Amino acid sequence: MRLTSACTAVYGIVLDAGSSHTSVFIYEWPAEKENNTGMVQQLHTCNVKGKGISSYYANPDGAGKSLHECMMEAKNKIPANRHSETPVYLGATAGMRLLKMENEAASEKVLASVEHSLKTYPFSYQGARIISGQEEGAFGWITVNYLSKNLNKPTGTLGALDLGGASTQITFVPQQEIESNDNSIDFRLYGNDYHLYTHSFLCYGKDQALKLSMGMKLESTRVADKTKPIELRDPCFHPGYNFTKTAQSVFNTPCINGVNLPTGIISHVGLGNWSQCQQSIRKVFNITYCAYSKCSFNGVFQPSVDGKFGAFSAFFFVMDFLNLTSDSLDGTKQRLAKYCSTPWKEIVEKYPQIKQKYLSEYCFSGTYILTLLEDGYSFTSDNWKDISFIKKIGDSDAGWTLGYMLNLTNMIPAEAQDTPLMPDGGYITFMLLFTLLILVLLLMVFIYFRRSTRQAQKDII
Ligand SMILES: Nc1ncnc2c1ncn2[C@@H]1O[C@H](COP(=O)(O)OP(=O)(O)O)[C@@H](O)[C@H]1O
Ligand SMILES: [Ca+2]
Repeated sequence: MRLTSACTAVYGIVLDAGSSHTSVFIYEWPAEKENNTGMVQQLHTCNVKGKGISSYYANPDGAGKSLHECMMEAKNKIPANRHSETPVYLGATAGMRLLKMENEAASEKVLASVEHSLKTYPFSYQGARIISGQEEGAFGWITVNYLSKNLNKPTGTLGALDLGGASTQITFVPQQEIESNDNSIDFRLYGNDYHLYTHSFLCYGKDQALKLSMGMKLESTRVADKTKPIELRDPCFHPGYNFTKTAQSVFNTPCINGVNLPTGIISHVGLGNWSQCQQSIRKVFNITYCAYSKCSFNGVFQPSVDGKFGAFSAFFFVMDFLNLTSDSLDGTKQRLAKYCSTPWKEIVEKYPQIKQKYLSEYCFSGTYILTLLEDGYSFTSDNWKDISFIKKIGDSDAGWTLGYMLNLTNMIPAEAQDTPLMPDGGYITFMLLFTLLILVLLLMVFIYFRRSTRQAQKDII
């Protein structure tokens, strides 16, 4: 929905530099009502062509250049007289976190390149940085609750589940105490205090999780003849799927410490067996230790999930493709099992318009989502219905970018708006009567002084 009133609009631009790709979001809101809830709208999005900025580690200049078309689109969408006041922020997520771990100098060059590029446009450049996993989780939570207009009402809030390619976040208001400081975030918004649980699992986005799980399968394969391609028989890929890949393309990530991993060529063969697939995925979650009263996995504290949740980004893309956004947990498992066992040939024929890389991975991704939510976060068949797989709320995408901008532009005040003590009408009447009283008092003082001066003059005469 465009804002059509005559009042001036204000704009803001946020670039979401994700591990797989970059999106540019343009937001718009009316100038006079900056502080009201639910007022900021997403005006436009642009998907940058090519891969995420971290993929330019060997050619940093390319990262900045890749943004050009979308930034020109932003220039055209935003009225020229507003350009110089429009803030531009770039936030990079897990792809850049991983690059920084692997090669800090390269990650700095990539950030310098996007910074240099963003400064060439007529907007007000406000910085390009890697945001923390905590920020990513917390701002995603703010976005979905701002868009659902939950923030200045006494109603419950919506938990946020974000699945990316390289990391995944869970954020919600828990019923029980948060036992670990790393997982706790406090906000005061519109006069209400929020005590949030949040965690971001680096390497547990769906692309990195696939690498983890393939790596584990290969580690258990003993290779006799090193000259032959290694066969990776994978229950998470469709029967009839058979592609050769280089070990380097699969295992070039700091998420895997490749001690026993092979080099050379891998022959990736699909088996299409859902329950074996789930068994193999379970192995990527370490549930053997927990120093708290409760953990999700890898020793991370997590209170019991509580209330309703919005699951967005790849949670939505995958479940929407699989048509599994409104089934029960049992129904979801059954349909997914059937989908995974469908021959690869049939899948390709049925969806000729979908990129084969995405298409080949939906069985793995769907099973990963289910396992993460049920075994990882402890959702059950009873509260499965509390998860809504969503892309947008109203016209705006669910994701961390809107919350990030609302925070940096101070658009959500900590205290509720200054409201008169009485309702509007009463307040005005009160002010009128008060002014009248002051006037009457002034008049009385004036009359008193005139009388007393006259009396004094008479006395002298
Ligand atoms: N249509 C789609 N179908 C399946 N997966 C998709 C689709 N569009 C985007 N994705 C996936 O969503 C994920 C988005 O992650 P991204 O935001 O780039 O990474 P991160 O948040 O970890 O930095 C990637 O795994 C990408 O492949
Ligand atoms: Ca993301």
